[in-house]
Amino acid sequence: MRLDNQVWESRYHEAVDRLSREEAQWRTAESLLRQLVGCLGRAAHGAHDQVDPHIERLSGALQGPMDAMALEPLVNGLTEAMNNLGARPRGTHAERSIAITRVTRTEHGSSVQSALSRLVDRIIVLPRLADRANELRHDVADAGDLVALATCGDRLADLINEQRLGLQREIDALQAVLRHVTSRLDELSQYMSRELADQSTGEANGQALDASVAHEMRLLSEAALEYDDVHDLRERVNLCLETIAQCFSEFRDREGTRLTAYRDRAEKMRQRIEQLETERNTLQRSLEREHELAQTDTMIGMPNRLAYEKRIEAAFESWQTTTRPLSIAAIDIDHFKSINDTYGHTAGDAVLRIIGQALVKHVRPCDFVARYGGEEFIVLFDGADEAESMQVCERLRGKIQHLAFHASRQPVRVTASIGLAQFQPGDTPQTVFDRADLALYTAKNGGRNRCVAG
Ligand SMILES: Nc1nc2c(ncn2[C@@H]2O[C@H](COP(=O)(O)OP(=O)(O)OP(=O)(O)O)[C@@H](O)[C@H]2O)c(=O)[nH]1
Repeated sequence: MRLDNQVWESRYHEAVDRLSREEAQWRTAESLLRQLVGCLGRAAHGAHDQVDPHIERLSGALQGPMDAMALEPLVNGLTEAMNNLGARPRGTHAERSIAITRVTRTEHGSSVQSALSRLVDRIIVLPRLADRANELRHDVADAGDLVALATCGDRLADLINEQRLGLQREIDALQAVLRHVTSRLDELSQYMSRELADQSTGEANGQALDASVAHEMRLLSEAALEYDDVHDLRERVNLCLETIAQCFSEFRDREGTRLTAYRDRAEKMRQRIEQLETERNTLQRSLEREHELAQTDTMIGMPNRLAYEKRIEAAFESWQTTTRPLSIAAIDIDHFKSINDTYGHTAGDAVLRIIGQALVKHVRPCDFVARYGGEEFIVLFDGADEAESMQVCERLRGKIQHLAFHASRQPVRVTASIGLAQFQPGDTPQTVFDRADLALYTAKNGGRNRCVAG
């Protein structure tokens, strides 16, 4: 029971820690977003007199520690001013502003777009926000001008804000559960103390009975010596026996009352424990489900980057204590943007799903595949050295190349580039990941649809 409770409590602490870590990641994302909005502001500054004051106010506010709620009216003001520009009747002023917006977009817009797109790809949202994040990713890719990008930035800020609130709510809920469990444990410990006290009462009752019986026995043996007359002696003996019987009867009554109260308490406690057990199982199941969802990419239905980070942590720990080789492959679909642009995002999503499934199908059961983000996947080869992993990578590359995609009945060729790196003494998951990423970059620069070891 005690061990169970410890496990239970430590699970909650772990969950609270995890949520705090995720909240910290979100703070980093928020700060990136602030930088991005600053960039966007600088890019758009000078486009229009009516927009400039809003940009200046927002840029000023972004320098300080102002919270997202307080930034909202400033962002809304800017969005409204930008929208008003677009809604103006055609005329020289409107033409100028549209022209400037376009020029600005050409100079800075695409870098803002790709930065925003990378940011959306990097974030791991709560499962219930996944659809919104996905929709936003598509809208960022489709954004035609700075106004549309600014709106996307605004939506991303909302999403981040909601994510942080969501995480805070989860932390609060878990802490409430922890408080609840702790109070139940207190109840149990109070019950144990009462039982111990009750046991002492039982012992005291027994000792009192012993003392009374011993006393009567002593009187009896004295009477046996004192009384010559058998009649008197018999009377004395009878008296002693009655007293002893009386002592036993009182003892039985006291013990009976004590036992009834004890059974009552024990039954109540049994019910409480049963209830606690049911609550524990329900909460544990929902926690496990939440955990599983948090580590699943809902669009593809496979492990996400968070799952990869957990997995690599465990694999790295065991790699440090064994001589088993461990490698990481970073897989990136080639020219995926043009697949989206040509066939649409829904087709792009389908390609991602099919490639994800193909990867899972063609690695060994002991390997681990996750969607790292965007159009990038990652594979952990546990127990395979570079040469063996390279063979699997080549096989995966070939499988992707030969997957039969069609659009408007025309075959669409999809390829992927792969960067591979094996753990070497002194490595950390990050250094190996960086080497795999660099090798992927080399594969892209070398013409794509190839595997490179780093
Ligand atoms: N359909 C769809 N597109 C996505 C998703 N995640 C990221 N993308 C898109 O993937 C594209 C990645 O484009 P880039 O980073 O320019 O890379 P690329 O076009 O694959 O080119 P190379 O990697 O250099 O071969 C962007 O247009 C993203 O919007 C997604 O979940 N679904």
